[in-house]
Amino acid sequence: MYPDSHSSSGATANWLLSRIDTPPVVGIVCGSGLGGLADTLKDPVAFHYQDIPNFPQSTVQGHAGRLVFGTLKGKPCVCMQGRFHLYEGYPIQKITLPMRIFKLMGVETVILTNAAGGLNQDYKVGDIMIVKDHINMPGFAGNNPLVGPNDERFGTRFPCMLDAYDRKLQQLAQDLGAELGFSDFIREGVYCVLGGPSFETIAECRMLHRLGADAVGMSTAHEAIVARHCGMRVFALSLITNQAVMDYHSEERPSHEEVLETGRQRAEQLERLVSTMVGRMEINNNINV
Ligand SMILES: O=P(O)(O)O[C@@H]1C[C@H](O)[C@@H](CO)O1
Ligand code: HPA
Repeated sequence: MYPDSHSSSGATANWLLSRIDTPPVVGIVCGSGLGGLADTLKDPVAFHYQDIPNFPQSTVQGHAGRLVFGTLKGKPCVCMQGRFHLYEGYPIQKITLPMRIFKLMGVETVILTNAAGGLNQDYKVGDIMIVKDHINMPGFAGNNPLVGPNDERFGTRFPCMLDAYDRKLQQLAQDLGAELGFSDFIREGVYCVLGGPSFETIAECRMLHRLGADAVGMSTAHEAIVARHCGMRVFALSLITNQAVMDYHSEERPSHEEVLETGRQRAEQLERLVSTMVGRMEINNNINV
């Protein structure tokens, strides 16, 4: 029932490593409409997901389905231009397999980006939220990517998630956001993942808000759990692409088109923030601050 993740991710990591010159130390995942980040890599070497052994395929508009290697501010990086979601029908272990492939290729730090609906009433469309914590709703029902036999080669059976999102990297993002003049639209908050693909009802948005979530989406937390399980450092950003609707009189309707359009409008700043951060990270898990 559970495929041997170590052998499939190991085979894929080796396949990729034999085709690139420098192993990556930073792994980046591009959220919906944020794939332009991958185009900022220098000296890119790209693989289509369909050509990579054991890799799932991207099925969502705004997720190109390419794995791009290259350098960002001189650091060797790998960038997923397109991620996988529960609602695409993949088992949760398959969705997160790329995290283990990252680990086996030598990645130390993972940067996850996503598009999300804003639950916090102070948030505006276009805000960039530094993820300080998550609420893993599918996990409450037993849909956690670590369900199944634990492979000790990756990590412990019961990993701690109290420091899922690296606090030093959160501070670095705040500092660099201020340096870049982005303070007006940089926020910090809690991301809640749901299974999707339907957007939330008004009652659901109200409930999530009361539970302490600032933004709601359909990804990221699963990847963060698997990345932390195998000891990688995690940093995540949510682009608030739409307001979660909490009022029965509201005429607003979320749509994937709106999500992609907000991505287009804010992509340049988000890319600058990520590339500046990568430039300021040490590859041995220290930060130049
Ligand atoms: O991959 P992310 O989490 O950025 O994608 C979000 C959630 C859905 O896949 C989609 C909804 O518009 O965007
Ligand atoms: O409002 C949303 N809900 C869930 N996922 C999302 N991804 C972008 N916007 C949203």
